[in-house]
Amino acid sequence: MPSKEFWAGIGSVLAFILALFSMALNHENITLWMNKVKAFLSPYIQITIPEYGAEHLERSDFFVAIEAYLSLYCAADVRKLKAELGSHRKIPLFYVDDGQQIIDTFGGGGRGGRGRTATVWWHAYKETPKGSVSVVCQPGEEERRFYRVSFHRRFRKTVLDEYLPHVIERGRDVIAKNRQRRLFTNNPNNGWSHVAFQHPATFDTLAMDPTLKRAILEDLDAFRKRKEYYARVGKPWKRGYLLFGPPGTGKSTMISAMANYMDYDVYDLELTAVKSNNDLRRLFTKTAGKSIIVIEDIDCSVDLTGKRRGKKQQQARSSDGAEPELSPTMEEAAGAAESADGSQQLTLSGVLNFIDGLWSACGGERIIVFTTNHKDKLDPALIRRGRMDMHIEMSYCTYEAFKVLANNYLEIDDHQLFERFGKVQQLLEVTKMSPADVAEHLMRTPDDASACLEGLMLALKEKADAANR
Ligand SMILES: Nc1ncnc2c1ncn2[C@@H]1O[C@H](COP(=O)(O)OP(=O)(O)OP(=O)(O)O)[C@@H](O)[C@H]1O
Ligand SMILES: [Mg+2]
Repeated sequence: MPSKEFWAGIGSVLAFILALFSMALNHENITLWMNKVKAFLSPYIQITIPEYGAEHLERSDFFVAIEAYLSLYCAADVRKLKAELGSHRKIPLFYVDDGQQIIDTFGGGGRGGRGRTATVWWHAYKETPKGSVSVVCQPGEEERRFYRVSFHRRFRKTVLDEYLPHVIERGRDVIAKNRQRRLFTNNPNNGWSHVAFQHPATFDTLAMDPTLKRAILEDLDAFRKRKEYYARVGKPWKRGYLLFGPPGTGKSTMISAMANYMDYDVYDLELTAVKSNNDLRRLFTKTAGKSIIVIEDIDCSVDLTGKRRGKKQQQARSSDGAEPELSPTMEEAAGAAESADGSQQLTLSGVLNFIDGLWSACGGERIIVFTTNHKDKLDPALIRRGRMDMHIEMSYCTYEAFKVLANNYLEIDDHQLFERFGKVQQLLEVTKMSPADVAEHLMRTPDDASACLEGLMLALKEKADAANR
């Protein structure tokens, strides 16, 4: 006679078989199990990156960075590409099309250059969600696009800790390079308005002392490369430049050349339109990285005691001698002392905090530029090293600067110039003429270089005579 235990054992085996049987009837479970077994046996790891996040509202930064990275570094061997002509662009942008596989390498002899070479396979694909009926079309609801990256599990750490961050960083660089750069100005509602930034100035066309120009370019290059350095020493990734010199010597032109050289946006901050330290802080937190924040004529915006006065009011005062009528905000600002918490009016300390980047927790890579015609009028605290790291003097036109201008405007090289207009050098040395004035003479008759240069010589002689009188 079989024992009780025997019947209990038979029961559990049957239950197990039944469970297996009912599972076998359920197709989805089989697929699930098969995938689990496959994943267990396969040495490869896959990571999928969807185009839209869970809320389907915005394209994921990660996806966009991968798209840009693959388009630049890996598209050469891909046969199917997509092309897009962005606004303000003359050349289309190319992306890897869906359904394509791309092979990339990292480390060793590949990108990244360290350790063993890891090979990764990228696959771009799209899916249409089953049975999704949507009345309102949200972006990404119709078709879902993905990137899937596969790699051997022995490269798990390399790919997660090094390769993917590298893809994101490079991808962001590509995006920054391809984007239409913008010029922002602060509006009365304490926000930023922007237009496309299309200033053509470059360092090549900037007329200034060649040694100083080289030093600035080296400084900008070093700044760009020092992300890790700034993080290590615990400083915000920013650099301040003070541009000083007489009117028309190229300070504003230099800012545009810097923006073009660095591929940065420009935020032109009009301090007289900022009511308080809080507003300044808010404006600053709304700026993005990879940008130049500019305060032109800083001596006319904030005085030593932290009061404010508009340049226009100052100009009005100097031209007619009368005290200009201040607007209520300006009266308030000019009359009030700095409040205890420093938050009521715009004060010097508010501006100092702004430069020091106390609020720059929102990311780095910012350049701050002040311009002034009167460096000596500025509070030393405002321009001390560490705040304004490099003080750049833009001077009256020297012969070296003149050669650049002559090349820009008249396409004449040094030799021809010296042969025929050697006296220009002597005259420039004894007169103070700004590059803007020189440029104005060189633009008068663009088809007749000699007439332009003779006109300039005449103007220089007159200036020299007037100075001797
Ligand atoms: N160093 C320079 N190199 C090339 N062009 C220059 C230079 N300086 C002036 N210019 C020319 O003169 C014009 C005026 O120059 P810019 O506005 O840069 O002078 P600025 O120093 O900013 O003057 P301000 O102090 O009045 O603001 C520019 O549009 C540019 O064409
Ligand atoms: Mg200027």
